[in-house]
Amino acid sequence: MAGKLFTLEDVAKHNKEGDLWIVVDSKVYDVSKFANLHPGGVGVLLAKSIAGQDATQAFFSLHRQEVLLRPQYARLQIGTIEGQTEVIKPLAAGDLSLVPYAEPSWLSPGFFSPYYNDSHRKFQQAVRKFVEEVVLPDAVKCEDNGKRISQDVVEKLCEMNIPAMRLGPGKHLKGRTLMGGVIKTEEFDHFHELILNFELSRLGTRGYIDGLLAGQVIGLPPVLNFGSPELQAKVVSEVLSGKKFICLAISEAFAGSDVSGMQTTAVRDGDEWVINGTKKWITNGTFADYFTVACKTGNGYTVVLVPRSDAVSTKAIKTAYSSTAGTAYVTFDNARVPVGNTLGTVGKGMQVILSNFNHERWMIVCTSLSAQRKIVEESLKWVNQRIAFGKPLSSQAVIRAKLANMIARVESGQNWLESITHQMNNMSYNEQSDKLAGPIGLLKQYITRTGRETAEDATQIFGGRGITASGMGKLIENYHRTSPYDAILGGAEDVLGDLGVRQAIKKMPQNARL
Ligand code: HEM
Repeated sequence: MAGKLFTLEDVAKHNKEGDLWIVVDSKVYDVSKFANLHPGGVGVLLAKSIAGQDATQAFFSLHRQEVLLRPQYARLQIGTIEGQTEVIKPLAAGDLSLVPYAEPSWLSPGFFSPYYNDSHRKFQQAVRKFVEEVVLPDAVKCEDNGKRISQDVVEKLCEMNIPAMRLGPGKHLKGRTLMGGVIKTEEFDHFHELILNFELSRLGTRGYIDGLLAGQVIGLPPVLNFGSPELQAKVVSEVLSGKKFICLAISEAFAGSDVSGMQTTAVRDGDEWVINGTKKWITNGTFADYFTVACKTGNGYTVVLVPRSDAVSTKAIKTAYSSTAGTAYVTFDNARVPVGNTLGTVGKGMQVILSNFNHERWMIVCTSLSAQRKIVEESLKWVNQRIAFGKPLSSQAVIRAKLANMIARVESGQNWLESITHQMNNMSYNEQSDKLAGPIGLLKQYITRTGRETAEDATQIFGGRGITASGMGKLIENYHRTSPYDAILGGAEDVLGDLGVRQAIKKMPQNARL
């Protein structure tokens, strides 16, 4: 039926209730029966400028492209207009956007970068296609219904070894096939990891991004870097194959960014630790099987891996983002764990916690910046298509000034992030802990602050649509509501800025004078 050809004159004859056709981008839709079900009402479809007319302009100023791709609406198409071809085509899964600044410059035609090579390009293409085909439908569903990531998606992620790659380069990748073999294990570096984080967080579903096993990205490295070989052999393979879930349990109602204020204790009893206390804001905690727990032990701190048991209970915390993230309040009530589950040296847990923070903060910078870039793309598209006061929004200088700031923020953040990622590629884990804690803290402060400025600007540009969870501005609404998460999780913005400056002061040469 979609192949039937009509003229605009044919369509014009169907312009009344019960016999109503419209044209959108060369396609003819019979909306006679649908009109009464139309979410925007029947009246708008019967307007003289719409009924039996080419309604392309009106349609795209009120609906996202994806509306016409939904099967229930796609089947309203009865043919096409003779001599016309479709102009507004959705991108195929995996395609790059050609909207300026929608992609980082290394993915923009004609631009160059010192950091990325063919391996990164092949990897980026494979990941984008996988994310759009496999992850996106689950993300949209779970963001809405609040349920945890579907197990079949977890299994597909594990088949591609995505959870393993999100831990960065290292021994845990040995013998694994990455993205179906598109790159070799030994090629994998922090830029591949950056790409993975970027691609996963372009979906506009912030709660789901954390639900997408963020707990593992921050909870498993202490096991990998500080756990005994026996513990690693069991836990790492269970988690990276998607059979078990893990989370990081550090923050408490008593201690957020001020980690040293924590009150959870681990007391030695023979060959066991006995753990008591509570943890708050624990991402993926509602469905985790393992908890990487920071405890007070005497005068110091010790990190212990605690499996779920009757002595461990988790309760969902209601937050501003979707409960698909599995944010939990966790209680340990005399939880007994073998001392073999100690991660690192007893009493030296603060080193484990602090060195782990660098990678967590860098990961948040990647995901936050990618989401910020998506908002720039959405805004550029909107100002181009939205007609207000008789002109496209882009013709207003005040709107262009907002966009100038939005573009400058995302581009400066990207360049700083790539420079730091290059350092990570060339430094050992210990060198990174020593040299990059300050710069990563400052970078995270910058990205999350600029992210919230961009959220604010985009909301003004989208107006009422920017505060509505469905329709044209749905990504803006999600980002505006959830961008404060990036500014808090992994260390609050002000604390991280301060950390960066304190690290700089500590490294001042003794002879430095004006
Ligand atoms: C095949 C044709 C059409 C389909 C399948 C369709 C479908 C929809 C859907 C699903 C919505 C809910 C919002 C969303 O998901 O974006 C909506 C809202 C709306 N539609 Fe349509 N529509 C069609 C044509 C039109 C046309 C030609 C107009 C022209 C005036 C129109 C005016 C509206 C309005 C005013 C809203 C409410 C928008 C809002 O709340 O911001 N629709 N339509």
